Amino acid sequence: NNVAVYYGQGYNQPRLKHFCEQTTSDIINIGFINQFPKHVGDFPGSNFANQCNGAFFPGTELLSGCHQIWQDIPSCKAAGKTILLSIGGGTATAQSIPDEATAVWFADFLWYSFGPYNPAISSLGWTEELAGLAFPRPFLTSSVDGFDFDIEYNGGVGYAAMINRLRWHFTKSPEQTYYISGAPQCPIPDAQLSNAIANSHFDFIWVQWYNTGGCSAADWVHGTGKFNFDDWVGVIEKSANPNAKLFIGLPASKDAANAGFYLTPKEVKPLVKTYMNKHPKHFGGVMLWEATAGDNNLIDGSTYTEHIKDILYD
Ligand SMILES: CNC(=O)NC(=N)Nc1ccccc1
Repeated sequence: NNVAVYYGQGYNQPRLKHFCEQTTSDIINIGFINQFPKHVGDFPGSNFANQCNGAFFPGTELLSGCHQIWQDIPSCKAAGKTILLSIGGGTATAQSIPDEATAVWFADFLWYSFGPYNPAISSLGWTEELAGLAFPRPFLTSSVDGFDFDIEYNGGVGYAAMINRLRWHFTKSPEQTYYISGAPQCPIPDAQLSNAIANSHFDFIWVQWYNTGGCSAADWVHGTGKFNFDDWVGVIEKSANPNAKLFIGLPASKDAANAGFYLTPKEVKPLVKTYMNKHPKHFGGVMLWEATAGDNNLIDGSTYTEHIKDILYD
């Protein structure tokens, strides 16, 4: 069982390698690509809070000075971590995929800019003269192991096409396994990602079992509503990848989510044990929002993230 954490939006967050030096997290979602291309040829935009130097590729909102992330990804991979780039996030309120051509363009952009570095296609020193001729490399020679879809607004059309295009790129790169993941809200069907989950292959689905009352992990603990892990297993079994792993998404500290959704490790343990044992085939582990909040949430001398890891391994 794995611990997946989001990284990139933490308050005063340390650099990525701080988390890669810890054994606690196995999958790290770097967020976010929070501006989407408006048409073919248009660049997406990114935000990684304090991690980059504020420079953008000329004429774009895509950060070009994320040297710590570039430097840290190789050591994260050497430590056995899976590094995914997360698309969307809570601030992407105005983002959408206008049509299939843009979905394919967006997938190609992400693959050539953040996937395996190919100097024939992408330029480390990208400038505007290269627009339309080469892709930029925001993390320079470093690459990610796949893409996470944290689509919280304007979902539906386009995401299945984007993910299927990424999957096509994955098949052309057998040198390693690449992954697709998603972070739907707990109500079924998820307003933004249900179409993509039904029509394109996800490896991991970490449901945000927080911030939405009625189906949350806190509902299970408090005996309210209906925590719907069982129903999400049903969604996955009917999806394009019936073998996708299902993670329980949780806030990593009190102020990492809306009021009332944070659970202490003592409250989490019976929930995780129940569903780990009830669905051994589908249970993938726990996702935490987010890495720095968990790191700063010290309980009996251990971080929240360590407590969650211990619960999975006890
Ligand atoms: C996977 N994405 C998230 O978990 N986003 C998220 N937690 N956004 C947020 C919403 C309300 C308060 C704090 C964070």
